[in-house]
Amino acid sequence: MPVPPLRLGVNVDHIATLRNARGGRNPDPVRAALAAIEAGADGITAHLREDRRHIRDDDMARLKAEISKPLNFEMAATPDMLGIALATKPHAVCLVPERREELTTEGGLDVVGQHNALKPFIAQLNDAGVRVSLFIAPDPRQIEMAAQLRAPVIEIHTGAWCDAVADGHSAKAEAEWQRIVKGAALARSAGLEVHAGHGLDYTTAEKIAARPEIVELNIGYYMIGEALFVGLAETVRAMRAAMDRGRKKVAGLDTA
Ligand SMILES: CC(=O)[C@@H](O)[C@H](O)COP(=O)(O)O
Ligand SMILES: NCC(=O)COP(=O)(O)O
Repeated sequence: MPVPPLRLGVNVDHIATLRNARGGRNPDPVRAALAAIEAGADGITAHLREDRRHIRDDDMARLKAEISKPLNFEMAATPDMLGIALATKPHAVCLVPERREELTTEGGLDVVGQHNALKPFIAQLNDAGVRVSLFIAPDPRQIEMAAQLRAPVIEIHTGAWCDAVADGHSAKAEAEWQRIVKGAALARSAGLEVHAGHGLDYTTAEKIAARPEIVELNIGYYMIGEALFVGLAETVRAMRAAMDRGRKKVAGLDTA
C-alpha cells in the first residue's frame, strides 16, 4: 500500500509569545507564517487561547487573510471561540483542552467525559465546512469516542512521550511510544485521519514520521527556539551592517 505524504503544520504561537513580551507588533506571527510557508510548511497552526497569552484575534484574522496554505485554528470548545471560528472560517479547527493556569496544553481533550458538550461544536463546525480535529491522548476510549462523535480527524497529543524522551526516562518513553503506535493504528482503523503534535523536536519528529497512519505533524515551540540560533548570526551581521551604514553618513567622522 502506498504511504501517504506527511504534512508539516507550523505552529506560530510562540512568535506571538515573544511579540507580547513587549507589546507592539514585532515579531509578527503572520510574517513567521509566510516565512514558514516559503520554506515548505504545508499549513499553519495557531491557538487562540481564551486568555490571549500569545495569538490574538487580529492575528487569526490576518493569518486567514494572508496565508496561502490551510489554517488550523486551535481553540477551546466555548461559545465565544466557536463564534470567532465560524466568522474566520479556517480550513480546520482543532478542539483542545485549556486551563488558564497551565504553562502549556498539558493533556488531551476528555471526549469521553464531555461528549454531550462537544457534540454541538463538532456538528456546527462540520456544517460550516470546517474540518474538525480533536486533540486527544492516545487512549483507546478517547479515540473510539472521537470516531463516534463524527470528528473526521484526531491529533494525538505527543507531549508525554516527548517529555519522557527529553528527560531520558527510557521505560516511560517506550510505554508512551507504544501508546502512540497503537492509538494511531486504532484511529486509522476507525476511519479517522490521524495527526500528531506537541513538544516534537528533530529526533521525535523523525521517529513518529515513520508511522504511516499519521498524515500531519503540528510543530511549533522547538522550531521557534531553534530558529533563534539558526538566525541569530545573520541578524547580528545585519545589525552590524546597519550601524556601519549609519556611521558612514556622519561627515568627517574619524572611525578609527
Ligand atoms: C494545543 C497545542 O499543543 C499548541 O497550541 C500548543 O499548546 C501551543 O502552546 P501553548 O500550550 O504554550 O499555548
Ligand atoms: N498541536 C500541537 C502544536 O500545534 C504544536 O505544539 P508545540 O510544538 O508548540 O509543542
